[in-house]
Amino acid sequence: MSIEYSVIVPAYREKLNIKPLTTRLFAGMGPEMAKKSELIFVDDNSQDGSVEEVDALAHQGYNVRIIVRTTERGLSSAVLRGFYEAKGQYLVCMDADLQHPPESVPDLFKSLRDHAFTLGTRYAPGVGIDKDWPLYRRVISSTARMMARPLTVASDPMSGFFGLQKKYLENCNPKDINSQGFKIALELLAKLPLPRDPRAAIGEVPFTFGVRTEGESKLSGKVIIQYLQQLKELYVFKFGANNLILFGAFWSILFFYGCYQLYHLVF
Ligand SMILES: Nc1nc2c(ncn2[C@@H]2O[C@H](COP(=O)(O)OP(=O)(O)O[C@H]3O[C@H](CO)[C@@H](O)[C@H](O)[C@@H]3O)[C@@H](O)[C@H]2O)c(=O)[nH]1
Ligand SMILES: [Mg+2]
Repeated sequence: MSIEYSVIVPAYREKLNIKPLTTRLFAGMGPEMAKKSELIFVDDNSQDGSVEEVDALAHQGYNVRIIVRTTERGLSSAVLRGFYEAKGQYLVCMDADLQHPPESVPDLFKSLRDHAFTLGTRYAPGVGIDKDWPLYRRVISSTARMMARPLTVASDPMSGFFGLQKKYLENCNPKDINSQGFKIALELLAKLPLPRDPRAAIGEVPFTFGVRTEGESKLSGKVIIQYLQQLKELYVFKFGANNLILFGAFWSILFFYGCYQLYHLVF
């Protein structure tokens, strides 16, 4: 049977999460969808036993494989590599660490039948970020999301849980896509030739962002800097270089206003 659905998982040192993710994902799909699906881990030479873990699952009959990159690193570029190698016409990307519920993947694929791009969103009534998520991550996440507001109408462009129809990726020159950093969904939302009507272009599936129980987060200062560089490039792409100065002034005023308010709150 030909593959219709591909799930891409960027993974770095995620051995302990590979088995639960694979078994929960295929169980959540059910036998009919599972027959038409593949799961691809894109690993950056973790050398932690991830390859053996995936091989064992493949021997048990799961349609899963692992691509090991030895000359490249990074979440966004790993996702793109998986997307280009995927056989399905419907692609979903999710994290390995189970912060994205594997049981919600069929809902993303369902939404992709009617939309070019679908985002798993944490900003919908009744769902959200797990209450145990640390305050500093909430602040970083909200600020990053606010700064992306002018670039897309999507409610959660910071989400790493998203999907798209492959034909839209094939209609875009790979050289035009910035593959640095973590925010590949935002990049694709801004650059892919999606339908003009936002209702046809973007679907949203609410999900609750869980807490990692195995392994460690790879978010670092470098990733935050890469995000700011990406934002700058996307602002220029969308609004032109001149308007970048206006946005710079706007965000500076907002930043100093925020600091001022915080100062008065604390002292
Ligand atoms: N191949 C590869 N995978 C990577 C790399 N860095 C991170 N990953 C993988 O990318 C996924 C997300 O990495 P985390 O380190 O768990 O990210 P996070 O801080 O929890 O950030 C998440 O939340 C954001 C929303 O606030 C998401 O935008 C982001 O994609 C990610 O899901 C995990 O599966 C991790 O193994 C890398 O350099 N190479
Ligand atoms: Mg994580």
